[in-house]
Amino acid sequence: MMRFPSILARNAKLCVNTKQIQMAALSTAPEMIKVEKVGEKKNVALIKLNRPKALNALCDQLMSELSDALRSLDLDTSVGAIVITGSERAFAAGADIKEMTDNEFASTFSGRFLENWTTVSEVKKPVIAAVNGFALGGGNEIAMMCDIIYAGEKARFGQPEIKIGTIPGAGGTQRWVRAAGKSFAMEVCLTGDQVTAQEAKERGIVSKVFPVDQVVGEAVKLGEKIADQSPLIVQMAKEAVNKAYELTLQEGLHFERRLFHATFATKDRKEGMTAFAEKRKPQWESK
Ligand SMILES: CCCCCCC/C=C/C(=O)SCCNC(=O)CCNC(=O)[C@H](O)C(C)(C)COP(=O)(O)OP(=O)(O)OC[C@H]1O[C@@H](n2cnc3c(N)ncnc32)[C@H](O)[C@@H]1OP(=O)(O)O
Repeated sequence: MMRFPSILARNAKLCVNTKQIQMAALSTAPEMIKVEKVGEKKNVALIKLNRPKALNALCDQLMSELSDALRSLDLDTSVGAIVITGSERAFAAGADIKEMTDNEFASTFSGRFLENWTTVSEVKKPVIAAVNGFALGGGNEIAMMCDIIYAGEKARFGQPEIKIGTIPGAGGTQRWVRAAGKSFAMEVCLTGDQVTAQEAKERGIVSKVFPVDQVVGEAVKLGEKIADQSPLIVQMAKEAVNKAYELTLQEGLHFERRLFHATFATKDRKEGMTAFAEKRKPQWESK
């Protein structure tokens, strides 16, 4: 089981001397997620959301553990891609409603309510969501923060917040519009209706749909394929694609061209082209 330094640091703050800190460190493995390195070269990190009784409802502890794991894996040079999954019944059924029920405006506005939610979108390495079952509310928003979504054929996506008197708060109103257009985004956010895996694929939310028991394996295979490329250049490509969300076409084209030029300052670009000419596999240095 993997442990993460910032979890240790957070828990260590509660202790008063070194011995206690060491004991706290030993007892702070994540409880609501499971993390392992998978694939032939063990270069893909698989994070499994693991709160089955609550359909992986995203409570503060789960989100802190996820956030710590992602930050740590982003710095781990043995990892080339990250897959996030849940169970066959639920990727995640949204933010934990029971945890939020008594929240009030002032504390959510001025406090640090769910400040860890954006970490998925801050990771520099490629992140793939392997979605089975419910991906609702914040669960769907986490999936949409990932770079690629693979879905099982029984997956259900949606923003049911409207049915509990609130609205999406982690990107749902914005990312649905960008992925599926305003009209469909309005339907999803104003009705709370669930969207099937097939429709999500037709709308451009999901890139591929697989039988339920194959989604995670396919996502890991995809992660392995990406992890075989130069990590440095993969990071540049991810950044360039993401800019398409934020910039005008002209600004995006300019950004892409500049990064393309920048690849010529890297050893990996030289190695990639030389290896092609020499008919061999490139050896990436990430320089
Ligand atoms: C700065 C950043 C801010 C970020 C803000 C992010 C904002 C996000 C908001 C949200 O996500 S709001 C929540 C949106 N999700 C929902 O409304 C879905 C709620 N769940 C359901 O509708 C149903 O559970 C289901 C998914 C349709 C499944 O129904 P089913 O009948 O199959 O199972 P249940 O018996 O209902 O559930 C089993 C078990 O799980 C608990 N549970 C399910 N979802 C949640 C949840 N979102 N929060 C807390 N608990 C949940 C449910 O209560 C059951 O537990 P028990 O009651 O049996 O103990």
